[in-house]
Amino acid sequence: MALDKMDENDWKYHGEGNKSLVVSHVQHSRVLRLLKYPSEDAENTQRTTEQAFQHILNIVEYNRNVMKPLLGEKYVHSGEVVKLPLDFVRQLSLKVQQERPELRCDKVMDTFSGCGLCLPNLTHLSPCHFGDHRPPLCVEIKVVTLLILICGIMLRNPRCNVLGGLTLLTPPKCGFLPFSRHVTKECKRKVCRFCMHQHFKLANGKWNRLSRYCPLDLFSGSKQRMFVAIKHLLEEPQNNLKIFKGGELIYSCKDDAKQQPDLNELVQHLWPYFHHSNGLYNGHQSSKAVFNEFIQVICGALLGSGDSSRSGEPRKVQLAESRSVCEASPLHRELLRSGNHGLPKDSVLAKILQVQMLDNLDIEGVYPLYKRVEQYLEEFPKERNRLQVDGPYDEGFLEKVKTCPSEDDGSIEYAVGKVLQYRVAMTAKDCSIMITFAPCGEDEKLQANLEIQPPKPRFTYSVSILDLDPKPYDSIPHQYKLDSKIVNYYLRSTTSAQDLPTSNHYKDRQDCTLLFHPV
Ligand SMILES: O=P(O)(O)O[C@@H]1[C@@H](OP(=O)(O)O)[C@H](OP(=O)(O)O)[C@H](O)[C@H](OP(=O)(O)O)[C@H]1OP(=O)(O)O
Ligand SMILES: Nc1ncnc2c1ncn2[C@@H]1O[C@H](COP(=O)(O)OP(=O)(O)OP(=O)(O)O)[C@@H](O)[C@H]1O
Repeated sequence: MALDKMDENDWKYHGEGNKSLVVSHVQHSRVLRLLKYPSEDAENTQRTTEQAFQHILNIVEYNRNVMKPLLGEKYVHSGEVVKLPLDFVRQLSLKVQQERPELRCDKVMDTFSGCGLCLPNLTHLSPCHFGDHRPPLCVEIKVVTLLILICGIMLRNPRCNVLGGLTLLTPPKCGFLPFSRHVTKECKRKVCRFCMHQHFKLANGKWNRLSRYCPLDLFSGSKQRMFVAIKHLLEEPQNNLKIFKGGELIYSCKDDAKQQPDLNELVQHLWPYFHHSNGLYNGHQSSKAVFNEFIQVICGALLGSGDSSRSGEPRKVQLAESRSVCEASPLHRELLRSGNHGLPKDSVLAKILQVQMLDNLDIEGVYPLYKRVEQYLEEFPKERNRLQVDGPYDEGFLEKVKTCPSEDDGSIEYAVGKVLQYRVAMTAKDCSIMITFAPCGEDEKLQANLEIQPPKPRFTYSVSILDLDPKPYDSIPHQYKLDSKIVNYYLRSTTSAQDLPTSNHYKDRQDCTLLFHPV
């Protein structure tokens, strides 16, 4: 890919979030991630090339020096900063504009700096994973985001020499209840932030329906709870679930959020991968069987060790029951209490949860420490760089995160350490998991059978974590206010905190007791 000969026709719109827009190359398995700015600021905040370059470099360094060591080499792709011709970026911006969802058009793509981030296209599988002709599936879950690529599906676009797949992208969101003594509202110890936030988002018109997904179910390690969590993501994906097939988005929240995405359409896409599960595809029972197996493959990838070639580390990471059960989860209380199995230590969910738990004071405990840092910096502004409150993201930053004293000794070092830990945890609470998978070919199945005793894998997969950008130091006051708004709104909107759990209990209880087969 020659950066001096960039042609916008070689790239197509792939997706976007709040901060960046992503385009994928039509031939090579690469994406470009470009920054976005609020359209009203576009004229004024035209950053200098140097600022934009530094911003992207910060993202790369934070991924490489902080998130990779914490989350694991195999899950994190730090990418590289690239300088792009301005003409190319302008043409590209015009080209992708019509594909952008309306709800994201409050921001414009950066066409001024000519800087971007080049990454592997994680909705593709490397050719060595391919066993047959079907393109890979990829699932992205926002963490909470999780991206699952089902391998074994090979996409051969006439213009394209890359392999596609099924990809699932999901952001998982925060997987535990706060345990800090600084928490002032009792409901925060019972109901998770995601579930409380749903009510606030509904009131603000961000979404039209409540999601029944609860991240604590996803992080429970119980296959039954995880199964139901993923089922709820499929029912109401919001911005938490995307599915790709051969690198193309096939399932996500509709641009018109009032419309629900079509599960029947999804099952038609999935059926070629799972049709053996119940003979011919002919209606409700078969589609249920297809979804069951699809979800089981996702659970397998989430609990595995990151790629299908190794089985998961048997040691478990387990939370106390009081931190792992959300009273607003629609699951029945008995299932919630008995379904806290812990996560295999090497699994992507365990890695993310451990980093999320660096936030052990909660925003209510961190905010006063942020103010201590602010006061100190007012007196000693030159200390900002030494304390690394907003970078540089080098080994020294990671050291400060890892070696922060456990007790408050009144020092500035303690305050900074806790603020940095909180920021790193915030990244892990807002990242996405991408799982890309494809069916194994016959040879691979045979080999797998010889090497590993049952269960024999039917899919080969790869798991990655994306959107691991540093969260700005100065967003802490915003987080503090938002937390209080979410909690106060939740308390007001539910007649009493006690009513919620019983009123929401999961109704289709038999759906939680589906049989699980090894995948
Ligand atoms: O604040 P939250 O919990 O609403 O999370 C924001 C996300 O909203 P969500 O709750 O997932 O709908 C939000 O996602 P959307 O833009 O709503 O898809 C962003 O991920 C935002 O991160 P950033 O400011 O772009 O770095 C996220 O902000 P951070 O709080 O992680 O900075
Ligand atoms: N390396 C990649 N390979 C394939 N797809 C990707 C890759 N990176 C990002 N994407 C896609 O682009 C979308 C937007 O990217 P990303 O989540 O990084 O944007 P963002 O603006 O930083 O998100 P947020 O809203 O959390 O701030 C993702 O949801 C994912 O579908």
